[in-house]
Amino acid sequence: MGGRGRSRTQRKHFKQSRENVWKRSKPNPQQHSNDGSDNNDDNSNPTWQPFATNNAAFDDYYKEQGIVPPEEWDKFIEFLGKPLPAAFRINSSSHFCSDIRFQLQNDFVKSLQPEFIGGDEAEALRPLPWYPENLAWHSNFSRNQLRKNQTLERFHEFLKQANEIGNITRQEAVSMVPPLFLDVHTDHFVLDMCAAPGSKTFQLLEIIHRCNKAGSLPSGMVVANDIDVQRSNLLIHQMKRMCTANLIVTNHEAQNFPGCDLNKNRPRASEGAAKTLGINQLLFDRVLCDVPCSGDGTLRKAPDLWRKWNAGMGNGLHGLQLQIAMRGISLLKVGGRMVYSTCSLNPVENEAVVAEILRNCGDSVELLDVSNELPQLVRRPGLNKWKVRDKGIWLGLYKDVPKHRRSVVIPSMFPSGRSYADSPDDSYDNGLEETERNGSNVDPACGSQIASSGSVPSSQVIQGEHSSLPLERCIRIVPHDQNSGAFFIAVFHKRSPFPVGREKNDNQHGDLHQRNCEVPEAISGEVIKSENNSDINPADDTGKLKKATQDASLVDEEVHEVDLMDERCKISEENGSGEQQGNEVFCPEKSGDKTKLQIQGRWRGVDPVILFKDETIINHIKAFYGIDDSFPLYGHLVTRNNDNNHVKRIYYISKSVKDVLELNFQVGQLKIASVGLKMFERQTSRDGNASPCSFRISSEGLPLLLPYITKQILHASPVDFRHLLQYNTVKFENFVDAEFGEKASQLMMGCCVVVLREDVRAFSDPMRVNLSTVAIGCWKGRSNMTVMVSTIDCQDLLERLEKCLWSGDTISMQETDTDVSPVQDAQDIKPSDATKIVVREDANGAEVEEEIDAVAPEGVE
Ligand SMILES: C[S@@+](CC[C@H](N)C(=O)[O-])C[C@H]1O[C@@H](n2cnc3c(N)ncnc32)[C@H](O)[C@@H]1O
Repeated sequence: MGGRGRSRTQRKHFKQSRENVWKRSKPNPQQHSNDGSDNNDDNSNPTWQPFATNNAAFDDYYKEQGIVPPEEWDKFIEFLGKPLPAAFRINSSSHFCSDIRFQLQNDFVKSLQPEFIGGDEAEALRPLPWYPENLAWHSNFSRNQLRKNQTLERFHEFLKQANEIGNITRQEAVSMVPPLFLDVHTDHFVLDMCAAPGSKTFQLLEIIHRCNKAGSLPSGMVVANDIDVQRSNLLIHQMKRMCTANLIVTNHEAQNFPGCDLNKNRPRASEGAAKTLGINQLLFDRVLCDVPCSGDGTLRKAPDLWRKWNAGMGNGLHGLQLQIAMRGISLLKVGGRMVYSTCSLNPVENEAVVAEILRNCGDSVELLDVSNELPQLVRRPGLNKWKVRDKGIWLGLYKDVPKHRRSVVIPSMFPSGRSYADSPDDSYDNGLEETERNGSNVDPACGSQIASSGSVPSSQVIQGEHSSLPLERCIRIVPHDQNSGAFFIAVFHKRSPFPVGREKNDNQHGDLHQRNCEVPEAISGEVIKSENNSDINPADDTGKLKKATQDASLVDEEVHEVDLMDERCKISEENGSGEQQGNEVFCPEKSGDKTKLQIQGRWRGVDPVILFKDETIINHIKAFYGIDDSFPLYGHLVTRNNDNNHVKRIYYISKSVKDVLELNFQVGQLKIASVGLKMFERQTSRDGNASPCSFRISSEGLPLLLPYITKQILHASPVDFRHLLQYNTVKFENFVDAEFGEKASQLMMGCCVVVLREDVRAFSDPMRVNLSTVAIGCWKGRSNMTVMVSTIDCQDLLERLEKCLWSGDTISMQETDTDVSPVQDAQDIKPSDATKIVVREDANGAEVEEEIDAVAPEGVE
């Protein structure tokens, strides 16, 4: 991940994701700038123009929809034209969560204030009042301002470093809201249907891991799914900072996400298997349905969208959004909660989808009133009335839709959802010209006949329908209420099983399978993918999108896997995967037989997930590190390579993930991109001074394993710990505490763990590991000890310990004149400075690539 080998496509993708940058644009007399950003220097160059921050079609559309009361319109538009303030979350699972919050509250809030020149906000930096425990923050400085002087620069550096280390996550404030309404508990199974790049997945995992004890794992888990493989890679990279064993990343079309129902898919195997499996169907306590959308709620951070915006964008996504949401409901346990959210203002993508879900599900699903939850979050109720705009025409009722547009504009887009199929006056397509019927009501953005400003003359007002459903329970967040982006959220509760066959409870709602095939120009920068991962090009391939949307199953109809079994067994035999490797028995139908199934054989290009059961290797690792028997290793280790001799990484999975994988070993439906916590990595040495153990403990896996390690572990005094971080390599004789140096020299060659013993006065006490215990992975060489932590992590740890430990009264760090030169033993395995590229969000939420130094012993990937 993240190496230099990243493809051109991916780099291009990152570049395209960069937002709030100034771009060369063609002068457009119809558009004016309302920028208000601090990039004024560039105005001197007439060829560089700021993004226009208006669009006549946008104004017409949302004025007509009554998205805000008329008296608020100007303020609404004014805020949409302003750059978005930066927001970030402190990662509650971070070692230094409290320190960071303390630093923000007691240092930066005060030191930044004098640098701040008012505006809409009184404070330079403030916690978001609705986010629990002051863990989310809002900063009113733009990136350029942050480079202005030393105080701001210090804050900027703090943000950059904390983000890289994983102590904070930059995330748009409103995007933090949906996971909070999910009411996730630590034992929940959560499905994040459209998860990439993963900011909400990160939040969900934080909640799952809340109140974790050192060395223990929660009983819940998260499945993070996204159709886009590149975006999923970003998610996987981000989640590494979380160090979680409770996550599975999958790549499915969310509308076709498999249900893994053993009874339906493996009826013959289910009886026996059901007894031994933890679960026999993949259902979730919570589902987050943060669907692809037109994204006009992000106009403040992505102003290039102003130019592209048109009403067809929302219409084109409605069908897909509905299918994804319906699939989410069907995968939800009875009693479970689902949040549907978009970063769009458009009622066709929002209330219309919610209304159709309620119509489809009847009494089995309730739209929750969450007005008592997060009371400090300012929100607006959902709309009960809206219209549909197609090709510049306002449509109040489905029966007004011209016949030739009925494959595009579907009944569920309208408030009543009615198709008027039985209505005698279903006769719109009677030869009337659109202009005759609609007068000047033509969208200039569509280039139709009349390029007027487009507002509907009062004499020709099209009457919209009114929904009687309780759509006011939906939440719409608008920018000018709390200086944020816009978002839409609806919270559902599943009261009873989804009635099978109730895709439509009457014919009046039209055929949901008759999908909208008009594809939007831009879908928040996202590419829609088909299941086999080929891009669906919105511009020229409407057929594929139509197919993708048509294939959605609204009830829990499984893809029947049984027929695939024989073929898979064949593939597996050809690949030589199987019992001789000592790994998972993969072909349940033939268990006991020597034929084994490479369970992910059908997912081309995706490595299989193999339960790692090689006792020789596991026992060796256990013995080398003295891993206590109370830590369950057997059954909790997986690899992506079925040849044990070439296994490079071994991942640890929680009991919950294990249950899901075991079910998947039976039904074989999940296309798993990533699973588990990287715990052991194979190491090799060039000079033959190999460690007796071929696997080192990875830094991600160390916190979980730490309380159970009894060998290859030393407790360093603060001064020696600091020297290790400072100099990276320290000779045994140069440790200040000679006893520590002596003990270090007696360790076995290879990976070891050094724990910071904070209290020097309790130096002889038995070590007690808790969540705040600081430990690092090191390499014990012939004559020295080398730290195996990236340079940036070392630096951050040094700075934090400097602040909260060594500068405090408890321990006063004494400088010694001991010669602790950063000399490396040439004979030893040396750390090689490899540069890796990490992707992070910038202050405006855009993804940027940055290079960091990673330190790893040679031969170790
Ligand atoms: C609004 S973004 C999700 C943002 C994400 N929840 C977060 O907080 O970081 C929508 C995502 O849906 C994905 N997507 C688009 N079509 C999809 C489909 N049919 N099935 C699953 N994911 C899809 C896109 O790749 C994109 O990553």
